[in-house]
Amino acid sequence: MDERIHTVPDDARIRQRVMNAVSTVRESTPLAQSFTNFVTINLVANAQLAAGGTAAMSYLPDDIIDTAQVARASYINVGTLLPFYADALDQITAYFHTASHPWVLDPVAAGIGSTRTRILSSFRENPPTVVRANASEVIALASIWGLDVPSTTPAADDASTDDSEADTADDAPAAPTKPAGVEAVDDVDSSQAAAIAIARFLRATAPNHRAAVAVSGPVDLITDGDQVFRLFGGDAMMTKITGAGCALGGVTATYLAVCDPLVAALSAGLLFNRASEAAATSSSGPGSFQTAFLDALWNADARDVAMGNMTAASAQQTHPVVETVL
Ligand SMILES: Nc1ncnc2c1ncn2[C@@H]1O[C@H](COP(=O)(O)OP(=O)(O)O)[C@@H](O)[C@H]1O
Ligand SMILES: Cc1ncsc1CCOP(=O)(O)O
Ligand SMILES: [Mg+2]
Repeated sequence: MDERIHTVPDDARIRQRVMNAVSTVRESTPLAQSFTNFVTINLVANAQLAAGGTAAMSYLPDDIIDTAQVARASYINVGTLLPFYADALDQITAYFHTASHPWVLDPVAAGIGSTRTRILSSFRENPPTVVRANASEVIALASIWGLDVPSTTPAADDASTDDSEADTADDAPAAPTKPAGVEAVDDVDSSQAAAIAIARFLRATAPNHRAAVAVSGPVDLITDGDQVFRLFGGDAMMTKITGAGCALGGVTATYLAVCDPLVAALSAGLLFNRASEAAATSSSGPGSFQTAFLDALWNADARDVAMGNMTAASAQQTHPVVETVL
C-alpha cells in the first residue's frame, strides 16, 4: 500500500465523531426529506427509519420548501425523471441555496439523457452539500460541471519512477465515460480526481466551507477535498438489490441533519458496510438480504460502525490545490 495512506487509528477523533453521529440520530430521530426516484423510494424511507431517522417524500416545491423549515437536511435523487422535475428542482435548489439548507445529491445515471444533464448542470448554480454516487456518476458530474480534473491517478503516482506505457497513457486525454444506466462502469479509484475536484468546488460555496463527496463501490471513497478516506468491507450482495446506493444517499442526508458533511458521509458508508456484512450472514438471496439489511441497520452497534476498516490519505499530496477556491 502507498505509505502516504494510513489506517485510521481506533482513537482518532474522526471515529469518535462518527460514533456520536450514529448515536445522535438514534436519540433525536431527525427528519431528512427526499425528492427521489420512484423505483427505490420505499427502501430509502425504510433505511432512514432503520438508521434512526424519519422520512418524508415529496415532489412539490411548496411542500418541500415548507418541510425544509423542519427537516434539517434533504435528499435529491434524479434516477427517474418526469417533465415537471426540471422546473420543480430549479425552485427547490434555489431555495436550499438561499436558505443555506444542507442537501445530498445522488446524480443517478449522470451522463445519460439531455434532460438529466440539464438538471444536473443547473445544480452548479445551487450546489448540494454532499454528492453521493457511484464512480461513473462522479466522473460524469465533474464533466457536466466543467470542473478541472487533473489526470493524475493514485496508481500513476505510485509508479512515479516507472516511465512505461502507463505514463504515456496518462498523457492522453481522458476518454469520456458513460454509465451503463444506473450501474457504474468505472472503478472507484479512477474517480478519485473527479471526487476531489467536486468536493473542492462544493466547499467553495458551502455554508462553513464544508462539503463532501462519497463514491460507493467495493471499497468506498470519501473526500472533503483535503483528505481521502477509503472504507473497506461490506458485501457484494448490495449490488443485487435495487436502491442500495439510493438508500445510502438518503441515510447520508439523515446524518447530515445532525453533523457535518464529511462525518455524515463516513457514518452512512461505515454503517452500510457493517449492516451489509451482518445481513449476508443471515440471508439466502436478494429478498431475504434486503430484509436482513434493514434489520442490521437498526441493530448495528455505534462503536462497531465507528471502528470499521478505514484508511486516510492527504488529497493535497496527489492533487495539490493549484488555485485558491476558498
Ligand atoms: N462489490 C461490493 N462489495 C461490497 N459492497 C459493495 C460492493 N458494491 C457496492 N457496495 C456497497 O453497496 C452500496 C451501494 O453502492 P453502489 O452499488 O456503488 O451504488 P449504486 O447503486 O448507486 O451504483 C454501498 O454501501 C457500497 O459500499
Ligand atoms: C433501477 C433504477 N432505474 C431508475 S432509478 C433506479 C434505481 C437505482 O438505484 P441504485 O442507484 O441505488 O442502484
Ligand atoms: Mg445509484
